[in-house]
Amino acid sequence: MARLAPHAARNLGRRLPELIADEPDRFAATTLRVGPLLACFARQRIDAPAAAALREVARERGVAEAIAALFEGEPVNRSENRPALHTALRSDLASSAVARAAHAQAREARARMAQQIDALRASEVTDIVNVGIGGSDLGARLTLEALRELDPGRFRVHFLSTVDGHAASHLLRQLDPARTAAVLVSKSFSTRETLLNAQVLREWMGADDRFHAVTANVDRARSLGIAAERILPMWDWVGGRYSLWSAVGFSVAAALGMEVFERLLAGAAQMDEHVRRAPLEANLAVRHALVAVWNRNALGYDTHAVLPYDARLARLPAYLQQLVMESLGKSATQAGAPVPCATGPVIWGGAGTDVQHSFFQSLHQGTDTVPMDFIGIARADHGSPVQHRALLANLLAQAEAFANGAPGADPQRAYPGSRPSTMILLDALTPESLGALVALYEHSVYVQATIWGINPFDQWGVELGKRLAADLDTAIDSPESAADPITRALIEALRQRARPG
Ligand SMILES: O=P(O)(O)OC[C@H]1O[C@H](O)[C@H](O)[C@@H](O)[C@@H]1O
Repeated sequence: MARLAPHAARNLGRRLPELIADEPDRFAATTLRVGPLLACFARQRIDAPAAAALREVARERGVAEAIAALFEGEPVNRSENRPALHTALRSDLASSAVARAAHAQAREARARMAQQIDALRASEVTDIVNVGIGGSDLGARLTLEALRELDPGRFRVHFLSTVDGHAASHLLRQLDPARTAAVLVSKSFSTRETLLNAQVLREWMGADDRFHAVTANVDRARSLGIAAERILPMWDWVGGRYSLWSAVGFSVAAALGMEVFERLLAGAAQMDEHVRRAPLEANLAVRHALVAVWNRNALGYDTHAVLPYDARLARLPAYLQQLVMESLGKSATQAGAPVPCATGPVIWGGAGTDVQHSFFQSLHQGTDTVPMDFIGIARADHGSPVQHRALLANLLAQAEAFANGAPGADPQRAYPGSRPSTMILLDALTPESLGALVALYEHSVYVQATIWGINPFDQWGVELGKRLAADLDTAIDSPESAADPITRALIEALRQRARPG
């Protein structure tokens, strides 16, 4: 990354509007379109020589070869010695036997999922509860919220993720046990939150025959009494946070129909095809990733805001928090050495225009620069053109204000500008464009990980907390068994305060 330093100094030494003015065809040179999605990087603080240097980094780090290895099912998840074949869930682009077998398994699982959904439709079930957390929750939630205009209303879908009993009791108060089905989604089938919530639902429903499961641990699901014909597979070659495209999308397919689900997959497949075939310089995922690497390593920005200007995408920042931060929150390389530079940034954000009235002040005038991804939708799905025009005007105004700033004699009223952003525009929010957008981020994460030499498909960092929670579950009733003195004292404090009156 050291070679980026002179480029960074040059770009930081200039205001963003000057940089843009210097390159008359900057919009065309920095904008790429893939199917229903257009991304414009003109407002990043990267001049043409810096962009060329970044492409050189990508070449040296073997990005093109790594993309081929991903699609062909090579064991790119080295700490677990597995491939990461989420692309095989939606695309048939690979020629290796392992990728083709994965694709065939995915198709077969979708056919079984369609049958189970048909049976549910023919039943008296009105409500479906998706029980799962992390990758077994966020993707389906995001998709159902994003595509809610397409929901014919046959089922109400609910999500139960946290182990907090308030969530379960609040939800169950609204439901009829005789008309509710549960889909237990857990790749491992050992996630405590999901198993406890499943138990709560089981006791409340009093029957097993409306329990479905999606898991890679079929034996465990069977041992908990779920019938084999209602268990859909996951595989160790799909990471939880990359699994929306599998039967983990059960509740999406149930609510919106298989046809919509297939369209979501087709949108992702279109992005796959582009990423697999486009040369580095015209590859949207590579460009998105190189901008992220530039902002993180060359310019030193340590957070990144995701700002969808569409209420239906309000959950996108939360979805990307898991995708990006679980994948890129690593400080050791795949070879076990310390990573010599900063890796994934903190991802945060929220939907416009609400965010303009909360944290945008800090983005405009705060001491930290936060690079941003704005996401706008050209065509709305409501009947109020006035509102949509106002929404788009706000989106454009904010991106312009961040880039150009405005001078002021009074420093308190001056806008520094030069705050970088990428503008991603979808033609409309459709299953295809959503699929393409999510796949773009997946591939960008993979390319970033390749450049940093880290594994984006494991998450060892979350294990320690899980182990400790299991131990402390007992210690809460017998504090003397807690090894850590502060934890012991906190348990005492909790016990004292938990006494009624
Ligand atoms: O699907 P499960 O095995 O229940 O896992 C659910 C979640 O558990 C952990 O927290 C992992 O960090 C996540 O990546 C995963 O998505």
